[in-house]
Amino acid sequence: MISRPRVLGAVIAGGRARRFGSDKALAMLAGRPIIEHVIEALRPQADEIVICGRAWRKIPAIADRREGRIGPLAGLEAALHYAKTADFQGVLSVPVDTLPLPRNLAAALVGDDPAVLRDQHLIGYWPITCLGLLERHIEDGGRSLGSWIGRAGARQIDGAAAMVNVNTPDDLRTLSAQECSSA
Ligand SMILES: Nc1nc2c(ncn2[C@@H]2O[C@H](COP(=O)(O)OP(=O)(O)OP(=O)(O)O)[C@@H](O)[C@H]2O)c(=O)[nH]1
Repeated sequence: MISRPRVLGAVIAGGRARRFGSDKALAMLAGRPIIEHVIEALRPQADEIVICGRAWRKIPAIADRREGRIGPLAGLEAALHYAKTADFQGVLSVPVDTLPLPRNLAAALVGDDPAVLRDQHLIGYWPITCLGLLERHIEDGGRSLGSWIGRAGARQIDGAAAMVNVNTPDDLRTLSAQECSSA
């Protein structure tokens, strides 16, 4: 029998949203905050879900473990740390601001080795064995996702073509138009 790893779903949701200009997790898409869409899409893929960098309703909130502006890697580090202490085999990470999530996400990403979506490097699977390397990477000054996936040797797979990063209000309009045309 093939056993599936126990997967922690982590919504990476800290940061300052300077380009958006307000709390983008709460930006409305089809009548609901985008964080709700992300959680709903992640739920079937994960044994438990946490939010890294903010609180949202009753979902466990995980704080970044470092002072200063580390960026998304600090959220991933916190998720991996939680996953290790709570006996998960790995973390499926997704940003709070990128939709729509592919339906077959877990099947595509979850495995024995790190893997990310090409062009959406915060959407990835990280076995907990990556934690030590990520801590060293951050301590060495690594901040970009590109340098991290290179160091971790993450496999890159296709699947992000239709996704929109909501960095600005215009991006949200693009995503809303896409949602309407696919409804
Ligand atoms: N936990 C955590 N998440 C972060 C941090 N910085 C950014 N994020 C998340 O990482 C993803 C990508 O963030 P960015 O778009 O690069 O940064 P942002 O702060 O959201 O937006 P800008 O201020 O406009 O750059 C988003 O889902 C953010 O919520 C951080 O320091 N900690």
